[in-house]
Amino acid sequence: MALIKLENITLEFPVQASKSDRRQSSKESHIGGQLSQGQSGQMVVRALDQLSLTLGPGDRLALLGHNGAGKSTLLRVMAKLYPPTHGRVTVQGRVAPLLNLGFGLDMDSTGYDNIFIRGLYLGMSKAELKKKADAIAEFSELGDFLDLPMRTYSSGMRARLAFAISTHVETDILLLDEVVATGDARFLKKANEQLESFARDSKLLVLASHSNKVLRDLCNKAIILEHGRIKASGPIDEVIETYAVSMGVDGNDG
Ligand SMILES: Nc1ncnc2c1ncn2[C@@H]1O[C@H](COP(=O)(O)OP(=O)(O)OP(=O)(O)O)[C@@H](O)[C@H]1O
Repeated sequence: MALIKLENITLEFPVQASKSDRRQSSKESHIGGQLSQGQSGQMVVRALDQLSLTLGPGDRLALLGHNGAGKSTLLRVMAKLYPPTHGRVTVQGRVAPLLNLGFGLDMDSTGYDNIFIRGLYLGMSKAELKKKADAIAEFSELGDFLDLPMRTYSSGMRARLAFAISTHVETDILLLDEVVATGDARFLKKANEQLESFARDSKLLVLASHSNKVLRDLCNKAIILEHGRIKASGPIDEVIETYAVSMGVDGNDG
């Protein structure tokens, strides 16, 4: 079972903002959510604005949109990391969020121990992890580094391990935030293949990326977010084209 249902979701972040004459209204600005004064008088950024969406098995959704449009926030709402200010979130099925690569990893433990720490956090059983630990270790290609504490890793090495763990979990829903773009070229190719095989298993995937190629390879539908609202939705190629036209760029690039 894989289902994500968002009903009329609004999410506001309270922020400290000093008064400024330089400030453009967020409607005029091309980046960010909507900056306004909330009911209590405090400034808020409305990152998601009355957004509704239903996804089921086989849906592989690309999130497109300008910087600060709300893509990462939307993924975090789906992962139930952020409770919405208003609206209802229903998620059925096991979820593997690959949003913040450090999340759920213990920097003082070894890479190998972290396979278990993060695996358990993602809902795998100890027995399942024992069976998969070698495959995860091999996929990461970290070799002897797996016996060293993670704080000694480079960011690309951390990304490899986090990616390897999250994509080996038996999960129904995979939520990805641009992370595929970390790592060297060879790992990227391998990571994409792994994601493609995950997507082929007809699971539910939601992916935010600024790379049209990655989105085309992995997704079958897309939405464009603009200041926290859904501006367009439909089949992936169509929406990428619409987005490219609205941004004044070539949709076949990157
Ligand atoms: N923790 C936070 N506190 C305050 N505001 C936040 C926070 N996280 C996000 N925002 C605001 O919410 C809006 C949406 O941000 P979000 O990170 O979801 O955008 P995005 O579409 O993922 O952007 P990008 O493509 O630049 O990564 C932005 O205006 C941002 O400033």
